[in-house]
Amino acid sequence: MLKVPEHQVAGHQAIDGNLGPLVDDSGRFYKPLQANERGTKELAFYQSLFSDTLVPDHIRRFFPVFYGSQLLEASDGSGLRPHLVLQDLASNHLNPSILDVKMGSRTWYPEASDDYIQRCLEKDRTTTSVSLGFRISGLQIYQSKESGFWKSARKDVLSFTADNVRLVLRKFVSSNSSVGSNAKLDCCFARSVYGGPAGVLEQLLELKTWFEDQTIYHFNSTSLLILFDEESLLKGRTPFAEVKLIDFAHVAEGEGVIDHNFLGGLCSLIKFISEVFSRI
Ligand SMILES: O=P(O)(O)O[C@@H]1[C@@H](OP(=O)(O)O)[C@H](OP(=O)(O)O)[C@H](O)[C@H](OP(=O)(O)O)[C@H]1OP(=O)(O)O
Ligand SMILES: Nc1ncnc2c1ncn2[C@@H]1O[C@H](COP(=O)(O)OP(=O)(O)O)[C@@H](O)[C@H]1O
Repeated sequence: MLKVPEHQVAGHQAIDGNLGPLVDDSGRFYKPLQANERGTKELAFYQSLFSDTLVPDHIRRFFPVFYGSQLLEASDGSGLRPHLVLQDLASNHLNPSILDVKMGSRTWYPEASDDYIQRCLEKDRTTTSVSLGFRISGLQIYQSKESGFWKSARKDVLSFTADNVRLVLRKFVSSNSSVGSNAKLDCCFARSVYGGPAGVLEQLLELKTWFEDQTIYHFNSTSLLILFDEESLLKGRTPFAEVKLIDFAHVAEGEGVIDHNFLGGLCSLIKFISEVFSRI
């Protein structure tokens, strides 16, 4: 049975009669093809990614597995609509903490309409996109059985400053974030979740090496989804921490030029995460 995802942290949501993604119990995530060519562009991207032999296998694992497309009843009641069938990235994790980080200091691209560019420019300027090269688009942080998840309203997330971002990156890996605003965050999961051979930093550095060279795609407005769950971490289950790329409605051809917009944001994010260690 299809249902609204429990762990969606940003984007269009399938609630209140709106069009949004659905999940099933077998670990699949169904994202409706969006209007205005966005949906067809995203479908074309997944088809190219999984057929392009120039994309190394160790890089393909940074993307949700793509199972094709399928006609399904849309969540807004508008009838049958094609959906991308993707791996549900949250399904491997119990109570996952998740960050959606929209990459790049620029989320618009030259072929977009003037109106779209203006809206993006405004959001890029008023969030940390321009100053940091990325912005947090959505998040949930698991606190405890009693307190559940810490989530921030969309408007609050969009008003995060650089200091808020620093705090969120510390909170994300702390076990005492629900204790009270004055308690010093313990960052007790930082070494295993951010550091370590299978940690987030190692994965980001591997992606960075590819981005320093790849000129196939420009990932405009794409997000990095960073997930981990405490139980997998404590029980030594893998993967306990994952870094994935999502949202490809505005990907453009690289035409032989590196994606310096994404790459700059990635370097900046790596620096911000590395700095968590210097404050432990
Ligand atoms: O219109 P909004 O304000 O909901 O903007 C959407 C963005 O929300 P945000 O304001 O950044 O939290 C939204 O961002 P998130 O996915 O929520 O990070 C998308 O960028 C969406 O564009 P598209 O569907 O990917 O083409 C954006 O939709 P469009 O403005 O491109 O229609
Ligand atoms: N494959 C996936 N598995 C699990 N969750 C996903 C997946 N793709 C997206 N999500 C969730 O949905 C949110 C929005 O996804 P996104 O592709 O950016 O949609 P939109 O195009 O509506 O912005 C993400 O922040 C994440 O929480």
